[in-house]
Amino acid sequence: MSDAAEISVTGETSYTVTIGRGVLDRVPEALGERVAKVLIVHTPTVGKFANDLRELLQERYTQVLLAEVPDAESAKRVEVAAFCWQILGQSDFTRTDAVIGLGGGAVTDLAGFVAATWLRGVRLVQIPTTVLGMVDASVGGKTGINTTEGKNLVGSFYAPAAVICDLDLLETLPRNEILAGFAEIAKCGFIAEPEILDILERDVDRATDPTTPEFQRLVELSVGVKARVVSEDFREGGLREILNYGHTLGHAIEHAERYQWRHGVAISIGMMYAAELGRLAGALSDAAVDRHRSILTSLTLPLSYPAGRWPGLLAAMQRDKKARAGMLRFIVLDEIGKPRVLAGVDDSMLQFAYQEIAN
Ligand SMILES: NC(=O)c1ccc[n+]([C@@H]2O[C@H](COP(=O)([O-])OP(=O)(O)OC[C@H]3O[C@@H](n4cnc5c(N)ncnc54)[C@H](O)[C@@H]3O)[C@@H](O)[C@H]2O)c1
Ligand SMILES: O=C(O)C(=O)C[C@@H](O)[C@H](O)[C@H](O)COP(=O)(O)O
Ligand SMILES: [Zn+2]
Repeated sequence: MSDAAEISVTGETSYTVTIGRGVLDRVPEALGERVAKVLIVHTPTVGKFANDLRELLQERYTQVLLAEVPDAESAKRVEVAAFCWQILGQSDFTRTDAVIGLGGGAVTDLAGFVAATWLRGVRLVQIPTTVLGMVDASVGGKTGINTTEGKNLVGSFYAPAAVICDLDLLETLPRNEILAGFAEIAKCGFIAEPEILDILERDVDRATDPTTPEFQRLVELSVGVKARVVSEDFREGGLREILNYGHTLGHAIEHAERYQWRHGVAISIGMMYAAELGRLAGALSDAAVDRHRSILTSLTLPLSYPAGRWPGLLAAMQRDKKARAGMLRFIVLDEIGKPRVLAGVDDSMLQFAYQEIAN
């Protein structure tokens, strides 16, 4: 616990992201003095952690309730948010009470949305239990749910009071989930932090083993990227869009797969597409595109998607939040660490880039 790192996020509100082992005893401090009741939103997969946390908190608070929600993307539905609102209502949660999101990114997105909307905002503490949740979803205050039409179409910007990343919670996380989370770590490397790529290239097995110092370093570097960006542009007026690298196509794939695919897996294909688009747009070198390919392959993440799915993907991308007045906008790289917006590309170039990744 002595080697826990603390990364500050500033902006409209300030808070700390703690990254370490055995750091859950910091949760009461994160909840603060005024809180009386706490709702822990979690999935069945982390039920044991939820019970342990309830035990830890029970002595200090009037009421500590658990809301067990469906797994993965099935949690990010309005019916599930309504289930949580019902518990808060029936237990008379007031503005000085709190919500904890304990789980993967799907849970922290849902819990954040519930906290943002209950009484127009109650205290929120995020305790991510996946790699992806730690390095990305729990930080930065994007909360939300999916709709039939698209990914994250309903939500709000709502900052947590604290984020606590206890690496010990990753002990039970399946290997494929660890690797899916590495898509967002690689993303941070591609857009802003070349040291991440160097660590991955040096020894991918050590880098992806949650017990190694390399792993902790990667979590810290990735949270550092996210914290810097959202501190400058919380509401995505500009700079924050770089965090969407690979997401324009990635979200369309998640939609096409009816939200049954892991987010990181879809984003891996999306980044490969964005890299090809960056090359076609004239700036990204062949070597940088190859670096995408080799790093994502070393993480056993996919790089391609069926050729025949293009028309459906193009239609789904129209609902991307970066689109403006019917015009798609993509994040591409001019070189590693130099992202920019690419807008006004004609459909033939978009399709041509897709052919480069189609199978
Ligand atoms: N708000 C943001 O800024 C942001 C950023 C990135 C991603 N996201 C969202 O995050 C979601 C993806 O998050 P994810 O990859 O964590 O997926 P997830 O939340 O679906 O979790 C993946 C799987 O791991 C299980 N799990 C979680 N912790 C576990 C543990 N410790 N041990 C065993 N199993 C565990 C879950 O039950 C689930 O089955 C997507 O909905 C994505 O849109 C949001
Ligand atoms: O925090 C951000 O901003 C991001 O874009 C991070 C993404 O990794 C994340 O998947 C986010 O939820 C996507 O947001 P959306 O606005 O495209 O739905
Ligand atoms: Zn993402």
